Amino acid sequence: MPPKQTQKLTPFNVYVRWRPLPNEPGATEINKTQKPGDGGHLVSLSLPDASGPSSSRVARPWSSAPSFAKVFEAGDNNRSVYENVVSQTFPKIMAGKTCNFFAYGHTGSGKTHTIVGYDHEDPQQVGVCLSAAKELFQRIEELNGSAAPGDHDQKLAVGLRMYEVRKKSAFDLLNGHTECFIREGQDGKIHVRGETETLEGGKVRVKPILLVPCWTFEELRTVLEKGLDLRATGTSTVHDKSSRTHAVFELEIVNKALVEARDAVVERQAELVPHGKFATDVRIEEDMKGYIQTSDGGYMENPDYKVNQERIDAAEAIKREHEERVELAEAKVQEVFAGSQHSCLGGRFIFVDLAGSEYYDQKASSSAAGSKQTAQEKQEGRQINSDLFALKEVIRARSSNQARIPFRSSPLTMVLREHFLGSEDGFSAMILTVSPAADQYAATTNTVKYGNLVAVAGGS
Ligand SMILES: Nc1ncnc2c1ncn2[C@@H]1O[C@H](COP(=O)(O)OP(=O)(O)OP(=O)(O)O)[C@@H](O)[C@H]1O
Repeated sequence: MPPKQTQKLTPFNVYVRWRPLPNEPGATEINKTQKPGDGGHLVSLSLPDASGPSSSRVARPWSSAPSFAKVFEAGDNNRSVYENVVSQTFPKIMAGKTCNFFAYGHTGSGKTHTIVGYDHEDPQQVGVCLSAAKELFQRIEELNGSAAPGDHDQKLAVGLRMYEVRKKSAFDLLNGHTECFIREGQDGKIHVRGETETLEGGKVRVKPILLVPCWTFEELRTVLEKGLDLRATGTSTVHDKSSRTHAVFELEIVNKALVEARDAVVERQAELVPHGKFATDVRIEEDMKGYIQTSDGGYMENPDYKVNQERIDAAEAIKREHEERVELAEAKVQEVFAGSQHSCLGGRFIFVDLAGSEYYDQKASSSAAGSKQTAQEKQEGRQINSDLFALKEVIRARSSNQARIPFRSSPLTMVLREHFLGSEDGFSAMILTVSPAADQYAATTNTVKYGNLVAVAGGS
């Protein structure tokens, strides 16, 4: 495959994408200009009738810093966005790195159009996620072609995970919209796992978000389309299929050995649970029998019972044995990576179709659904607002190499933590989708201001 033309890859590039002016009677367009400057493009916005200092705060002209990597005009299609933003990151993906892409903008501005697209057949219009999947299959087919015949464990596939983050949970779009809980484990890692399943013998399994390995592009597209049918949608004044959730699409290069090794970790963890619980119960029981409360509220050894340390040690030994099995299973995952003939194994694209940015600044945005919202919608709006704020803070903290990155401040940033950490040598980008309609001026300015803050910190 010929090398693609590349542009400078910086830690976090921010792009602006103008959607076409909606075809509505009387729709007028804002004045927008862009100029190349030192370090990026500068975007200036004003209303056609903005009359200087007397304009209200939200209607005032505004200019960004020269911070944007590129500006896409309304005539630029999804293919052009794909080629300029996503495709150039393939060398990183094929080296096993992670690259993250976010679409940020107000309702109806084109986030879903950009990430997934509404026409999956037309290569010019299909969203960047499916275009990336298509190119991934082309790349891995070349590698699979050179693999030893019969080596099925090493054959590469593209694993798809798809979930939406809503309020404090993630909902698995490839597993019947199952609610998954976002928690930090004792190991400091974030686990996104479903309900607890109790199996035979007291085994307790909590399934992670499902990864569906796909062996052809057509298979992946079918799986993705089924998942899209489950996306929660609400209504808004602008766009009657407004997405009120953050949708995350992950494409990972996997092979059978990796999928099986990860499944084995989940199994071994399930086996550990009853033994861990038994060891704790034994310790508590022995402590309760071995100590008695004194009249002043303290504790003393029970003269009539000697703590059965052997019993405690035996239960702890079985628990330790199962902990070691988990560690061995985890080591096996690392062995699969180390033993793979392909350095691209584990390479990941993460695409995030963020919820509407109108929730980020409802006071200033003329498009916010505001007064028509139910109490539940208002609560969701507050959560979206705090997620988008947290995302900006994480990007800024990361870009300025702060020692403490506030991943824990929202469920969205908790879920994305692994991807941000995994993309240290990768690449991250945000596409700001904006409308040129004059009645969306406040929302558009807010989107570009948000992106400007991210871009200035990110160094695009
Ligand atoms: N750049 C574009 N070119 C052509 N059509 C576009 C473009 N951007 C958006 N549209 C069209 O505008 C409509 C709304 O776009 P889209 O669903 O992507 O918005 P959104 O930002 O995801 O909104 P929401 O947050 O409400 O889900 C769709 O019909 C989409 O096809």
